[in-house]
Parts: sequence; structure tokens; C-alpha cells
Amino acid sequence: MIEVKGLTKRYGGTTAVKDLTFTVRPGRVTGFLGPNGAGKSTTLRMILGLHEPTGGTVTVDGRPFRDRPRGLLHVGSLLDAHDVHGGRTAAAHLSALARGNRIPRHRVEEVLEEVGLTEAARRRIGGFSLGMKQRLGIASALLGDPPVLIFDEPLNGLDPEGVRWVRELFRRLAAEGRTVFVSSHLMSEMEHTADQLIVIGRGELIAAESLAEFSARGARRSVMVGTPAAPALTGLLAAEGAKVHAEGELLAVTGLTAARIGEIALDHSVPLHHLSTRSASLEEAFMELTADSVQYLAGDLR
Ligand SMILES: Nc1ncnc2c1ncn2[C@@H]1O[C@H](COP(=O)(O)OP(=O)(O)OP(=O)(O)O)[C@@H](O)[C@H]1O
Repeated sequence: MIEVKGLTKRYGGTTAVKDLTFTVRPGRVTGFLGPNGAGKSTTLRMILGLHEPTGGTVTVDGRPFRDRPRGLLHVGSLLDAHDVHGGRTAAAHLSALARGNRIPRHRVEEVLEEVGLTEAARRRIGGFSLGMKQRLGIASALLGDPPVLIFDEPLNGLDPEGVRWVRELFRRLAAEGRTVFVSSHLMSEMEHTADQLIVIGRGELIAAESLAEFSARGARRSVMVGTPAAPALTGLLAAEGAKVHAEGELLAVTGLTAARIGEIALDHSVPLHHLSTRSASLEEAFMELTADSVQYLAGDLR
């Protein structure tokens, strides 16, 4: 179990993580979601003792990760698939990790087999594709057969076959009773991967709930509106408290009924070419939930 309590990280004037509290439990895949720059990587690095928190605490199975000398037996992680010595072979890389953690040598062959890299074991990592490096990173994480696994954007750069394989692997690891914590900035990636979600924005907790609970938010209907006067109508609807974002030719509106939108358009002589309702996707629910933090980043930090 990973327990994060009041975790804060400041870099100079930037607060990357702010008073974050959540728990990641075993036996399920927990997705760690947030827009770019939300503070996911910083949080994962603090869990792994790679960054010192400015405030708060984080423990893995009751102790700070740094207090465990043979760390790979407790927590396996993949933070950056490129962070490997390109001149080494896959087998040499894993053997060095195994030696450092006093893990039996046969585990190297086992994890290579598990991730489908047996054939490539004697090749230099420098010649690996991103997908192969991701597989090697996952092999490193599995090497110590740890109860807790942490992956930062593990689906990045994988082809559809690779994505399916990773999803099935995560599900199996969770079914074995392990804690599996996986970050992503895309709801679509987590939709078929995670059981539980921790959502952050601007370094702060926005939601910690099951995918089913999150889906209930998605059940809120949105109204699709087509008009040649999109900027004007957007302003009018926002003034009535609606949230509006462009989706191709149409505006997706939440917070107002189709009837009310039609009335507002009529009152201001705004022509409507399209007006329909639909259930929001999980992606929309996520975007709506994190919209404020994205705007903040776009305006103030980038
Ligand atoms: N070493 C650092 N020095 C200064 N600022 C940093 C440092 N590391 C991260 N930040 C800032 O902290 C914030 C959170 O960054 P972080 O990389 O943790 O976000 P993230 O959610 O992982 O984003 P992404 O999906 O883009 O990787 C950002 O505003 C970033 O610019």
C-alpha cells in the first residue's frame, strides 16, 4: 500500500505538488491521471525517494522507500524508458540490477521471457525501439517480484499490440494481489486499464474514486451546438454558467439544457444549425474536471 499524506514539493516559486493526500491499495490497478505538468512525475519520484518532499510524508507498506536497501524486492518502477545505458545488452542491464539487489540470476531469464525480449537479450539497448525499451523497463520493474509496482506513462510510444499486452499484464499483476500504480495524462488510456483513479491538477487532488464512480460523472449529458456565431454564443452561454469547448465544427456545452440554449440563442438572434444532446464520454468528464488546472497552466506557467 502506498500512503501519501500532505505531500508538497516546491521548486523555487513553483509549487509542483500541493498538500496531496491519497492511498493506493493492493489488488487493483490505480490510474494516476492529470494534465501535462499536473505534478504526476514529481509525486512518483517522491514516492520512490528520488526527490525530497518540501512537506508531508510518503510511505510504501508503512516505511519510506529509501529505508529499504534491496529496493527492487519491495517496489518495481518504470519512470523513463530511455534512462538506460545504451551500450549494454538487455541481459547485462538486468543482471547488474539483480546483483545490486541480491536477486537470483534466474530471474533475469524469467523476466526477459515475461516481456517477450528473450530473443533480443544479447542485443545492445541502444538499438532498441521505444516499445522494446518500455518492455525492458517493465522487466526491470518485475525483476524483484515486488508487491508494489509504479509506472510513469508506460503506454507512451507503444503500438496497439503493445498497449493490449501492457494492459493485460497490469490486470494480472493486480489480480495477484499487488499494488499497481500507473500514471497517464490521457483518460482514454486509463479507461480500459484502471479500476481506481487518482486525479490531480496543479499539484492538487481533484478526485480519488473508482472508475465506476468516475463514469457516473460521465453520465451527465452535454449538448452539442452548431452555429456560425460560435464566439458570441460561447460568451452568452458562459455568462449563464455553462462550460463550453469546441469539438470540430460544434460546441460541446455542459451545465445548460438544450431547451435553455435554444432560448438564449433566440433571445440574442444567434442562428443555430445544430442542437442535440448526448452522454459525455469519460474523456469529456476528465477534461471538464481538470479544465481549471489546464487553463491555469496555459495562462500562468507556460
Ligand atoms: N526539477 C524541476 N525544477 C523546476 N520545476 C519543476 C521541476 N520538475 C518539475 N517541475 C515543475 O513542476 C510541475 C509538475 O511537473 P511534473 O513533471 O511532475 O508534472 P507531470 O504531471 O508529470 O506532467 P507531464 O505529464 O507533462 O509529465 C510543472 O510545472 C513543472 O514545470
